[in-house]
Amino acid sequence: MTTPHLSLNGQEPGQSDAIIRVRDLVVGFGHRTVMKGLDLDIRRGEILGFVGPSGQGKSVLTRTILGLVPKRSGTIEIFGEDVDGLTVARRRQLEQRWGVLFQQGALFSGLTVKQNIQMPMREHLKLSERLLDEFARLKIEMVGLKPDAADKYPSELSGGMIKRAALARSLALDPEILFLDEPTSGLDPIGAGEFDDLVSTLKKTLGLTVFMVTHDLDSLYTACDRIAALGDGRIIAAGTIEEMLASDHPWLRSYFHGKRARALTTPAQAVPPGYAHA
Ligand SMILES: Nc1ncnc2c1ncn2[C@@H]1O[C@H](COP(=O)(O)OP(=O)(O)OP(=O)(O)O)[C@@H](O)[C@H]1O
Repeated sequence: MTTPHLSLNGQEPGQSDAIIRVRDLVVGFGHRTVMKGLDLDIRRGEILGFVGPSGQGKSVLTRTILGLVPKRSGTIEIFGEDVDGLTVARRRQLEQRWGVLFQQGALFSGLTVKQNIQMPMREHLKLSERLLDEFARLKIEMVGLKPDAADKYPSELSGGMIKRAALARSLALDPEILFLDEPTSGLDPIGAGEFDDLVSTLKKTLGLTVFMVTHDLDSLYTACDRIAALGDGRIIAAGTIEEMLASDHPWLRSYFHGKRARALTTPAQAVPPGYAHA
């Protein structure tokens, strides 16, 4: 029997291919400290699922990495560069290397799908209208939308189509990292499963690194290579689903072995504590 080792930032000795490295991060609002010295590594080419109780700061961490929320202390390195020392121009270059899918999809309601996808391209690249149309068509195809979705407005789309359109927009600049904030929330289980499959396929075909905030156990089982769990401002554990299942941390036990989790796990997926799949 092997007892899986759960590291606090998922970084094993000798593994250093972290595309994002967060160290001793402190973030707060007024008197409330949300991140209390958090360490986390996101490794190149993985889908890292980020879980934790509501209101613990999963979105805050994402927004802090993206530079949308200021940190009080600690370091954030992206592609090996400390984001604190970046010039405005360098920061802009960095921002082109990631795509973000916020929780509500956040498409501009007054723009068609095509125009939404072209927004980041118009902002960062100088392309002819013909190329803009061609690239938007490619992204629409990439996320599994029909070509006629291009000229539709968000109000004419189903929830699943909105997620796909927003995903297409987050892929507009051919990013290396994708940040997804609860991408399957609001989708029915079949739609959510299809979206997870799409993200896994895109990760493989485009070589993406994906950071996915999620409450969706199905996504953790089927799409994520590793999982990091947040609790009380720190990472309480990071590892594979098998390692999470084997943990005896109270929150992880109730999350991964609770009623909802039991309904989900098939005998092939359920792993008794203390065992890891070979
Ligand atoms: N701009 C802000 N100003 C003040 N407090 C904030 C701000 N943004 C987030 N918070 C607080 O930080 C805490 C963490 O919020 P966050 O949205 O990151 O939680 P979460 O873990 O993503 O929750 P959920 O799973 O419900 O989406 C919450 O208490 C929230 O109210």
